[in-house]
Amino acid sequence: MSSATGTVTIQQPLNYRAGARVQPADGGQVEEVYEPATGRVLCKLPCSGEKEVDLAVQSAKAAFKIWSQMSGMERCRVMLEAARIIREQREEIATMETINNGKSIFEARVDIDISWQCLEYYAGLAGSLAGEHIQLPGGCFGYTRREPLGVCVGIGAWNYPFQIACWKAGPALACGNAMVFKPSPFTPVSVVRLAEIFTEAGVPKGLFNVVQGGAATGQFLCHHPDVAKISFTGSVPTGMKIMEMAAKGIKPVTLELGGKSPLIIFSDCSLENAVNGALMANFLTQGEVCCNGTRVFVERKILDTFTKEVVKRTQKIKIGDPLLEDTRMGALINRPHLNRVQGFIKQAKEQGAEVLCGGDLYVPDDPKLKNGYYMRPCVLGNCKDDMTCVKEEIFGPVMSILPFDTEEEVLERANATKYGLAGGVFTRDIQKAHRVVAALKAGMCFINNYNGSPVELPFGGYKSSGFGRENGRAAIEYYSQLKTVCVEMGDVESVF
Ligand SMILES: NC(=O)c1ccc[n+]([C@@H]2O[C@H](COP(=O)([O-])OP(=O)(O)OC[C@H]3O[C@@H](n4cnc5c(N)ncnc54)[C@H](O)[C@@H]3O)[C@@H](O)[C@H]2O)c1
Ligand SMILES: C[N+](C)(C)CCCC=O
Repeated sequence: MSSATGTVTIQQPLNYRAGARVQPADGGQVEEVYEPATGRVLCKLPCSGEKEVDLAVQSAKAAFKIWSQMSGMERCRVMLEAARIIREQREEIATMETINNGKSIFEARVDIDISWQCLEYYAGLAGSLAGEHIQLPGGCFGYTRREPLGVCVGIGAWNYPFQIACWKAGPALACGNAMVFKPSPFTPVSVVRLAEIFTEAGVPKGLFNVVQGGAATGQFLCHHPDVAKISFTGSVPTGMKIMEMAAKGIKPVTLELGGKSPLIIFSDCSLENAVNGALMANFLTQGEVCCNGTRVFVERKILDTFTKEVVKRTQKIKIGDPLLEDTRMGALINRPHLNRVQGFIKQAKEQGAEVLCGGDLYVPDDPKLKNGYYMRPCVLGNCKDDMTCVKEEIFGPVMSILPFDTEEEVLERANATKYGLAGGVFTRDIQKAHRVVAALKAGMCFINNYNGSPVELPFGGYKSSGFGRENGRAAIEYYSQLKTVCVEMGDVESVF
């Protein structure tokens, strides 16, 4: 694949089943896949139908029989090899991700690093997954076995296509499961590469399969009777549908959903760190990040200084061709989403917010980028808690600044949302920092930084942002089940 923006077309099939790329066995609907940087069509994507979904699930079932019988150490070695291949092919995978998603190559490389680190981390855990031995009266005892679930379905969003697949496949495979993964139809390209890498690394053919498509394909997966678990990353409305479908089959679910997270900046912070933190909390991946701290609460004493500095730094963000080394903001995922983000900014103005910078469309000088989906990152001032831009997840580069006066007040306002994915605080007062994060009703909290994601730390939401956890030891709970064995060492005393 040539790697310059505007030159790539994808020819190979994007489904993956039984260890090979395949065209779907059925379907019908075809989606156009775009290169956000140029607006060009990268490929036409045939969406998989019920038959293809079944073939992928059967392929996973067959591989599960082999993989689940291997020892943790054997699985560890294969997963480490997959991590090594990803590391080796980091540049090629990051380039694909940039071309299909629109994020800067600088960021895509970080995503790929987080991806192989995730596989390494769970490879490390695979060998030590174990139950307990429990002594009982009379020499009897019991023990628990941590067993895999079976065929797990992963359904992903378009903002971190490769990374989301690794965050699900890592713990799933380490526990001995097989997986059928469906990426977003907007970003179908890179996950198939992950499937190939698993095969190259030595997993049984069919252990990790990819089916492509949108809602209909996802529904076939969720309803499939041989699917044991669904792990979903996406919006709250789709998450609700997934949970309903899972309920019908009594299938456990992990839901990684949206957010509208608070970032609280106290006047005793390091201003430079707080400004850097606010930029990291809002503008990675063109603001299309679930855990972004888009409600930036600033203690009134430093509101003007903070706002001036944030605006100055936001205006300097280099927008443009995402494959260029110095680009820090690429293109949004597609035209409808760009229009939606623009709509939020228009509504914010109508409701009284002040656009302090950006928010308008950006047309790069390079003619090949003129149909790309670019906008200038936006900072909104004069925001109020009841404005739509402060209440709803925009999923674009839009920061809302909100002044506050007291800790008690800001905590109440920060928690007054249906979401609970993340939150952050900047202060030099260590007691205040811990007090504040303890009071935040959010699953992922940051003190004096924002949006780092070491794979060792569990990640997931409270309230409508979902449940279950990815990353860290915690994820093992969500991809395994506990069997208890009760052992009698004496005779059976019957009461009958
Ligand atoms: N919490 C997290 O870890 C996390 C990470 C990334 C994105 N997100 C959230 O994802 C959203 C953006 O992603 P999106 O626009 O792709 O979300 P989405 O809900 O529209 O789609 C997510 C996935 O679900 C599939 N899908 C849609 N309808 C379905 C149905 N009825 N049955 C089965 N599958 C279906 C889509 O094809 C896609 O693969 C944002 O809300 C963002 O916050 C959350
Ligand atoms: C890697 N980040 C920046 C923490 C994003 C995690 C996935 C959320 O959309």
